[in-house]
Amino acid sequence: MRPYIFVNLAMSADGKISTRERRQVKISGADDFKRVDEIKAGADAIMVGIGTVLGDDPSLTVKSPDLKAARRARGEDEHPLRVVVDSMARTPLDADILCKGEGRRIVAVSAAAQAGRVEALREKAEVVVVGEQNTDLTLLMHELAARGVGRLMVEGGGTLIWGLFRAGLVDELITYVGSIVIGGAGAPTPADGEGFAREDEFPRLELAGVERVDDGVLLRWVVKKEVHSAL
Ligand SMILES: NC(=O)C1=CN([C@@H]2O[C@H](COP(=O)(O)OP(=O)(O)OC[C@H]3O[C@@H](n4cnc5c(N)ncnc54)[C@H](O)[C@@H]3O)[C@@H](O)[C@H]2O)C=CC1
Ligand SMILES: Nc1nc(O)c(N)c(N[C@@H]2O[C@H](COP(=O)(O)O)[C@@H](O)[C@H]2O)n1
Repeated sequence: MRPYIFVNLAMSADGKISTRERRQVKISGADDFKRVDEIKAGADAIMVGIGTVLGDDPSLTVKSPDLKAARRARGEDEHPLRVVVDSMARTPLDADILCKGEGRRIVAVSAAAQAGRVEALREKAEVVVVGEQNTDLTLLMHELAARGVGRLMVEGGGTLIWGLFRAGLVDELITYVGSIVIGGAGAPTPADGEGFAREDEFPRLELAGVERVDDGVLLRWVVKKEVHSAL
């Protein structure tokens, strides 16, 4: 058992999600940020990697008062369960994701994380130990399902998204392509990590939606489940 996992990200017209210094960039326009808030409010949990926490310090809270009220009316916390994938327990104790807004948090660490750091994090969040050196994403998904997470939204960054694709854990990819060029061979992209080497490893996608939003394009892809052989 695992949640339905959808990735939502914004990239520049040249396929970058932040600058070469991993500095956060506003790629989405007002309408797209509104859309993101809506799908966040409809999720049971929202997840980022530790690189995003250290780089952007996101709160991952629902922003619209109406959407927060609707969640409360459904008997839910104002904000979805917030999850950080953080093998070595590096999440700062004053990170916005731990401190801003009510609701539950999970920090997913590995057995290699320092015990002192794990204990300190337990004051602020539930800590789940999955994996030896790296957080085991498949085990983590089972833990989330066991806690009632049916729909999981993943915001990034590129290393975590790559890890999820490699583990066959992405059901849907929603990409907003904005009208800027960031450039930089080393700037993060939607799926970084080591990358797939062979064509038969590539996840295959079915285009499920194309829409103009702000001055960009919103693309919705559904990940095909069948295994493909090399062309
Ligand atoms: N434009 C957009 O929509 C978004 C952009 N970003 C950007 O992405 C950048 C951060 O991305 P990254 O540095 O790649 O960090 P990341 O947020 O993808 O976190 C990666 C880290 O997760 C940890 N991890 C633990 N287990 C893992 C596993 N099994 N698989 C993969 N990762 C695992 C590792 O410590 C790894 O370094 C920032 O510059 C941020 O601004 C982040 C989110 C959305
Ligand atoms: N959808 C989207 N569009 C952009 O232009 C972005 N820069 C991002 N970044 C993601 O949003 C997070 C910020 O969340 P909070 O506002 O702090 O709740 C950031 O960390 C990225 O994950 N996303």
